[in-house]
Amino acid sequence: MRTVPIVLAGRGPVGRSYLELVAERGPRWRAEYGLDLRVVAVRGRDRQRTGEVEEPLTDLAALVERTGAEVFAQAVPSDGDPRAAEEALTALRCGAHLVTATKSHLLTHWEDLAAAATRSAVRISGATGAAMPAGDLARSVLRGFDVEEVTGCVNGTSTFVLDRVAEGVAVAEAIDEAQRRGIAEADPSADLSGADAATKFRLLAALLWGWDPASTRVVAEPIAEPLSADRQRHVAHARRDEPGVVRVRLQPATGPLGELRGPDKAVRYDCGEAGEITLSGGRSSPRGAALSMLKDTIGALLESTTGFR
Ligand SMILES: NC(=O)C1=CN([C@@H]2O[C@H](COP(=O)(O)OP(=O)(O)OC[C@H]3O[C@@H](n4cnc5c(N)ncnc54)[C@H](OP(=O)(O)O)[C@@H]3O)[C@@H](O)[C@H]2O)C=CC1
Ligand SMILES: N[C@@H](CC=O)C(=O)O
Repeated sequence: MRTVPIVLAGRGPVGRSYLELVAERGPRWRAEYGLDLRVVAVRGRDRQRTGEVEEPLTDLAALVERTGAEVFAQAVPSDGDPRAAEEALTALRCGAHLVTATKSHLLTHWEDLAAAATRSAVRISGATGAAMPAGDLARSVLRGFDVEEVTGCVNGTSTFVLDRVAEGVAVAEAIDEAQRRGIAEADPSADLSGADAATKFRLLAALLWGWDPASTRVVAEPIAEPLSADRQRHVAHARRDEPGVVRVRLQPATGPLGELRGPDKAVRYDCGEAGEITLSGGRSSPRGAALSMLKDTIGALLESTTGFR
């Protein structure tokens, strides 16, 4: 049995779900994977808990060294606070795997994180679509298929809101409902502007084609009133032959994307000669994101790869 010390940053809904899942499913993972996952420290904004001790935050590098942490699991706000990038880089430089649901530092520090991950893996599935493993497909499964285009609905809120609007519900009421169900963010502006979908596609394009998310341009049509009474989808696109551009636009809800129900999501990879490969499901929720982080934790420990891919 391999005991795996983990330092967790963030004790919001996703971080708390990560802790609950380790407690609930730990025995199964010990039996199935020979991994005994132990969260040895949980860090918040100013304070941390190590075992029974609640104390002010200490230096992360020293904490990783003292606890022997093999994984740094990160579920802190995607608000651009530089600490998310600093801590992720510190953990990687200490040789810990980075598993993150936080998106903002992936957009700004992709190249730095890749350079720091010389001994360990960076796993970002939770940031690319909560419980939908679109990042795993992009990272490794489709390698060699030479994906030409990727298209999808990767924001559960927008699909949910657009369907409710087509049923005659006002946009504000549909957003409230999405928030009550834990799909929409507390500030839903990125869900509706297309920024969240574009973020996920910038990350998928980085995994697929090596684009730097920091220099990927976004062209997004927002969900804003007046909206068509017909059912629509907020669809993101990126193409290999249009490097560095991600587009998000409103389209009629037809085909497999039309059948989708928020908070489920779907991504279609056009793999040329290998055909179209579509992944759907994997709903947006804190527990979905935490499950994804745990899948990534187990994957990083069992696969011996380094870096993003
Ligand atoms: N909710 C979802 O369905 C999904 C969320 N995500 C992403 O997961 C991340 C976590 O989301 P969520 O759980 O909702 O939590 P929040 O984004 O609301 O984060 C709250 C927690 O983060 C802590 N915190 C704040 N700043 C820092 C910091 N700089 N370093 C360490 N901890 C900090 C807070 O500490 P304290 O307790 O001390 O205040 C609090 O525990 C976000 O980046 C989100 O975008 C990704 C996919 C899906
Ligand atoms: N608000 C997001 C949650 C996950 O990223 C969504 O609606 O998909």
